[in-house]
Amino acid sequence: MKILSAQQIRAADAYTIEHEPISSVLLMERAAMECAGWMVHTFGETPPPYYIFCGMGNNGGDGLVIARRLQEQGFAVQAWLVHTADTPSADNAANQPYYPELQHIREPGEFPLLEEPGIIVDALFGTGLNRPVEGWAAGVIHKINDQRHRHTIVSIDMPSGMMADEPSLHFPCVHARYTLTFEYYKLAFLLPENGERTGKTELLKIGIHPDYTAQVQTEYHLTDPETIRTIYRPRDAFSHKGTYGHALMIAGSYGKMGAAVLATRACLRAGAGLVTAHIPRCGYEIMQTAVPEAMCDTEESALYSAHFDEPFRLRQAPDYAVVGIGPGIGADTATAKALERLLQAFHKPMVLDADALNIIGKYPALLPQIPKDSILTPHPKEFERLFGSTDNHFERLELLTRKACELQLYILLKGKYSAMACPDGAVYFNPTGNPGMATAGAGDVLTGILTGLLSQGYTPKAALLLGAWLHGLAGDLAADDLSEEALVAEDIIHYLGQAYLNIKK
Ligand SMILES: NC(=O)C1=CN([C@@H]2O[C@H](COP(=O)(O)OP(=O)(O)OC[C@H]3O[C@@H](n4cnc5c(N)ncnc54)[C@H](O)[C@@H]3O)[C@@H](O)[C@H]2O)[C@@H](O)CC1
Ligand SMILES: [K+]
Repeated sequence: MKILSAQQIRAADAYTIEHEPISSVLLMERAAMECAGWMVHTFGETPPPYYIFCGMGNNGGDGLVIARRLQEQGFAVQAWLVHTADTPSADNAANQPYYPELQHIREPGEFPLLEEPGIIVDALFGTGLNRPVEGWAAGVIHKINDQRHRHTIVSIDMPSGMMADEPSLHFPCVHARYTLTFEYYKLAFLLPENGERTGKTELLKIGIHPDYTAQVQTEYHLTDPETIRTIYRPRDAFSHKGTYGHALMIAGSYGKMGAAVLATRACLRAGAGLVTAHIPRCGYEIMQTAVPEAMCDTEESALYSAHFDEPFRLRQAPDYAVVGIGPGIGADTATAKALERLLQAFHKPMVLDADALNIIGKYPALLPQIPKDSILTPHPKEFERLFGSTDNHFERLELLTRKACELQLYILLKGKYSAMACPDGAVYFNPTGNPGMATAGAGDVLTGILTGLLSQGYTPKAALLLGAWLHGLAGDLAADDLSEEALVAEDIIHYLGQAYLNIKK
């Protein structure tokens, strides 16, 4: 699903008006009708009163139509026009006569007392916002926010005060419980700095012309079920385990064998044909007992945390279809040297996570040695250690994209919507997953899944998109049965099968 800029959204509206064709006032009617329908469906036939605050632009116009539509259905509605400009937009003005009970706010002192707990509809500003809201209009936003513990705030298209595709963290902005957004997700909603202000996002289709969406170019996408279904490849009936590759999982150290077990198990569950776990000797019994399907390749190291004292074994690495490295390996000098040797010996795309990334953060000269098209999966702190810090999440997204292009790597930055930057500059956001997955070992499972998918011959881009989706979906299915709180990393592996079945539906 494409994510468009505010400017592209305006062009999409204009294209629809011209080519459907439909008048702009009717397009507004359609958008507002979807909102009113969502509210009736969500808040029921006997809801608390609706308090609707409308600005002077088309977002305010939506608010006016919502007010009329809800009132026509017999709901208790009060609506105010907040005079943020001298003149209203044409479609805003056209709708005012159809809602004669409209009240007016021309200064903050006129903000009403909303006695009965109700639903505040925020239709002050939408995608037309082009600077911070200032003066008394900002005061209105603060007054709305002051009410947020007594009333449910629903923002129309965007929380008023937020910019669709630029940083606005320090701008006055409505803190919505729900944001009903039209046709496309806005980039701002997908970045953590705006999460708290956006609330739960609901995407409402308003009938934007499909030809516009098909031809418009954007680097930002949200992965959706249709994309995932086109990536997923069913197994060939005549295949054998060799068809699905032999993966090498380099993971674990004394005290951190759990990371190795989780990554190895997830790699097998994702569908790798064969998996060898490269682990320190101290973990041998643990691995053989916990994951009998995996083979083990151990190091006779005196230093149990070190991985590669014997360059001999590393020479075998090129025989593997893919290498996953990082979970729980530690970042001592011997391990860092071993990683360097691995990068010299293995030239196919690999998966690097956790301590492998921490080592590279310490020795940045290793960065250009990572095989082209490999997948890196840093969490925000690891990302910062690798590439430095930024002032806001838009800048961080730019840095992520630049690094993926410069280094010709796929980089997944973990978060609610993990951002996956590709070497061609495209960025995909993954929508599956839940806060229950903020638990020890969830990242090790992701490393295992991605390694398992690469092993089966998925391209790095396909493995990345499908792997992130499956990981989040398995977590969602697990949380549905077990609760977010009780979810542990092992559950994600356990529900991976159901996640696959869900894709095939
Ligand atoms: N164009 C269309 O056909 C449709 C537009 N729709 C609605 O229209 C919205 C966009 O409407 P507009 O482009 O009229 O813009 P808005 O209603 O978002 O904002 C109104 C106007 O406020 C001014 N403004 C910008 N920043 C300001 C600030 N900080 N302080 C004070 N004034 C400021 C701008 O001149 C802007 O045009 C969308 O978010 C959506 O809600 C929907 O009705 C669907 C159809
Ligand atoms: K709004």
